Amino acid sequence: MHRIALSTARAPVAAAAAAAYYGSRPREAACDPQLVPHPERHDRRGELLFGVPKKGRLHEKIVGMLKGAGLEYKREARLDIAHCRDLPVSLVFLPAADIATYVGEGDVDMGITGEDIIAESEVDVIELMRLGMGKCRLSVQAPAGSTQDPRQLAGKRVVTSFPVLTKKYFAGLETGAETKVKCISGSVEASCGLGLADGIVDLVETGTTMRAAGLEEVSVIMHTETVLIANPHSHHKELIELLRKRISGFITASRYMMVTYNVPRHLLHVARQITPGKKSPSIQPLEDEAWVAVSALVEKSKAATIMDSLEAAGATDILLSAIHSSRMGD
Ligand SMILES: Nc1ncnc2c1ncn2[C@@H]1O[C@H](COP(=O)(O)OP(=O)(O)OP(=O)(O)O)[C@@H](O)[C@H]1O
Ligand SMILES: O=P(O)(O)OC[C@H]1O[C@H](OP(=O)(O)OP(=O)(O)O)[C@H](O)[C@@H]1O
Ligand SMILES: [Mg+2]
Repeated sequence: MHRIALSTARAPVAAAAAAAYYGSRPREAACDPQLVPHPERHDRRGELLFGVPKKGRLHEKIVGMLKGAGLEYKREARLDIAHCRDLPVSLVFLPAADIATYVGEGDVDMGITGEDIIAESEVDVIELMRLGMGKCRLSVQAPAGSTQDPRQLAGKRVVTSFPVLTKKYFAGLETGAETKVKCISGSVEASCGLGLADGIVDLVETGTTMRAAGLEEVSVIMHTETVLIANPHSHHKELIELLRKRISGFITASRYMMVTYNVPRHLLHVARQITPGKKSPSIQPLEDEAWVAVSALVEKSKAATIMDSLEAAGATDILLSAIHSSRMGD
């Protein structure tokens, strides 16, 4: 049983959120400095609501990302709302499949979910940023060897968790009978083997689940990735932009590392080509005028190769450090 209530009016939502958070605990709990960082703001109404997948493969990654972006919060066991310490933001933990609807039609100001879910929910949300995770495709699948063309499934039984997209897709292929689209909530791949479907529409990343169920990909309906979205009617435009920048800063930081090294001045032109940096490398003179110290951002995935190249080019004291966050511009 989850104690969160979201209604269509903004103030009652915040009130419900606060009620859910503080529950029936004594009033003193609301003054716990751990939970209420702004003693002057006992009244937490009007906070930005941020929808976060409550479980599934996105949950852990997103929670890590939000912490990396400096959103500090304490979530009570079994409670689906958590207030942030240093910002007027409340995280609401919701099923990934419902977040687009809450952001598009409810009072949730921002959220994180898949583009597949946004398309399926048919809602109007602002896509602020791709998050580089949850990359997969929504595909038509059928028992291996049975179907070469998706038109062969038109008019037949198709099982999916994406009924809106599936109906739309097959409507464009039908020449006679309407495709019988049935919606189930998970393990969709089992439905052909269990006699419920002639074909399915589900997500494919590596293809392992599909092949294990004896299926093959017939066609791709869409490619999808996890995105940061906002409610177009939110009153929290500035806070939304602040959160977008923080998350973007964390994502950029997690893609880059900082390499520092010393190099003889006469070899600097070679080293600069190896580490051009994002804008340009920082170069500082050393006591020994024949040498300079250089620091530059490098992509994490190329860092080891870059260090090899620097050493081969005559650099010494090469150090690689992690970056925890950044504000680098988009
Ligand atoms: N195998 C996958 N690879 C990459 N992204 C995926 C994969 N499966 C799902 N996603 C993305 O994550 C979103 C949420 O799916 P996920 O499976 O994490 O949630 P769930 O189905 O609610 O949880 P669970 O499957 O644990 O019950 C999907 O809409 C899609 O955008
Ligand atoms: O191509 P793959 O790498 O095998 O990934 C695809 C599978 O991942 C998702 O399932 P999930 O694990 O979320 O289970 P569910 O079907 O119960 O949601 C998706 O629904 C596919 O079944
Ligand atoms: Mg799933």
